[in-house]
Amino acid sequence: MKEIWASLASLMGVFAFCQTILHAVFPPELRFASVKLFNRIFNCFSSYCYFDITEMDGVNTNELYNAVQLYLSTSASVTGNRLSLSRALNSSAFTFGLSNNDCLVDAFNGVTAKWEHVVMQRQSQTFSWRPLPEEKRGFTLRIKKKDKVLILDSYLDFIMDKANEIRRRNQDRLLYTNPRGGSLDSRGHPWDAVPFKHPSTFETLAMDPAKKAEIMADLRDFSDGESFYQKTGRAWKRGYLLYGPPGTGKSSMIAAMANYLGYDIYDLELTEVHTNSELRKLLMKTTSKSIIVIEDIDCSINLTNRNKSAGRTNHDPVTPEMRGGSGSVGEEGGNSITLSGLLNFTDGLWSCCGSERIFVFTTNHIEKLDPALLRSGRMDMHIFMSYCSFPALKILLKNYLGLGEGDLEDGVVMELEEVIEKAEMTPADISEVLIKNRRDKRKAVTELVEALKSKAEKRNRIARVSTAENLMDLEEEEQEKRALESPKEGSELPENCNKEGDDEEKAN
Ligand SMILES: Nc1ncnc2c1ncn2[C@@H]1O[C@H](COP(=O)(O)OP(=O)(O)OP(=O)(O)O)[C@@H](O)[C@H]1O
Ligand SMILES: [Mg+2]
Repeated sequence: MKEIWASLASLMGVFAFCQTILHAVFPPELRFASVKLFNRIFNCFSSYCYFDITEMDGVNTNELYNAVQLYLSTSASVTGNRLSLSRALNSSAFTFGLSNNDCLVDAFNGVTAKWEHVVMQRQSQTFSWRPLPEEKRGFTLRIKKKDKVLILDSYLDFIMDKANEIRRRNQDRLLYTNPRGGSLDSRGHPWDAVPFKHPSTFETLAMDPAKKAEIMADLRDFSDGESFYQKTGRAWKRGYLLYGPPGTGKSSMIAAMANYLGYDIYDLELTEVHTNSELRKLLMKTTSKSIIVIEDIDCSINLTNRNKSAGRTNHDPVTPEMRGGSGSVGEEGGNSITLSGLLNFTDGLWSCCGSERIFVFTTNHIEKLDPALLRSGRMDMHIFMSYCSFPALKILLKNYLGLGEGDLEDGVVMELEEVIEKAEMTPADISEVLIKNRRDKRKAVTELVEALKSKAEKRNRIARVSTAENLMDLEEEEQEKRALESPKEGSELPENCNKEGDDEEKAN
């Protein structure tokens, strides 16, 4: 018996030697084929098993491949002697990974895992609706057969979690856009990403502190609420509608939300998307812990079935007819996104493919939106971004000039407090005045008071004119009324005239 084992062991040694030779001498294509063959022969003898994790899974990107790449980039036990170094555009962090066809050994709970990065040239361009990458890439994981259960149960999950954590820690937030509408690039991505470096935070955002605190608490509850959403059977998503005049901080608020929660942003250009199914595909390709934004929603989609919905309340159901094609942009622009498609995007079954997602819509004209879009569950919180209030002004003065309340004379504070509401100036306009004069704080405040006063005066004049116009309108209306009533008087006139005439005749 011992002899049999000895000869088997020596046989395996020979094959292992052959494998090493192959590894060193032959090109990856041939090596891959021969490894396959050897694997088949040795499968019953070998104590190892292998897992191939390819970059592309059919036409889709394999998330596990990306996760493994990122995870291995920070692994301490690097055995490969050649590493690839990369830095994403505008990113502040360097990442290194395995070079083509290099190996790395990792340890997990006392188990050794060997990773190999396999890169091959694509043989010939097979027919495809979209261009495919020139290289086929993948990782091969080698583990002992006895460790299979542990690896499959926990190691891969561990890698996914670790990769997400690394990405969040190392990389800045990502801002995704869909420049090709809903079409995919060569790696199956409809979204292009750039590092997101917007400096807006809730500290810098000028708005009523109580309202700000409420929004922050709502966001925190949402991101910590996995078990709550699970328990209540609700999809783990939340919708915010930001509305208000231009320059009141809607986009700044979205950036502050992303920075606060550490989420990525998907800035969906709806006018570039042509069909509901494209919209659905885009949604499916978003990751969790993200904010999906549609800016100026009233301009992005022509909600033509609003007319039909006129007179409905927020609680009235949307009929199938109203949800149908009549809400499409197609009638005008050859686009067939429908209101129904958009509602499904935010609320349908597809909206739950993934988790921890926030939808944010912005508009300058809330009254133009279909009530179906506004209902709770779709847009859970409606946030009005108003003209600059006094508490918001205090934040701007602190941020731009470093002035606290005690740094200003009482008279100036009173003046500002009195005029700010009447002026109806946006935080964007006020920021402009402060930036322009930021080297001279006194001048900045004086100019701000002047700007606010002149704006308030202008508004006052307009109000007076419109009151005068209204008065004139009222007078005109009165006159018209009298004119309408005058035929009755006129109908009496001929009688009177006749009477007078009669009298005259009588007198004669
Ligand atoms: N509430 C605010 N707090 C701090 N800064 C603000 C605020 N609102 C506007 N700003 C300043 O004004 C600029 C424009 O603001 P932002 O783009 O957020 O406005 P918006 O409401 O999105 O406007 P639009 O409706 O035109 O998209 C920002 O760069 C920011 O510096
Ligand atoms: Mg904006």
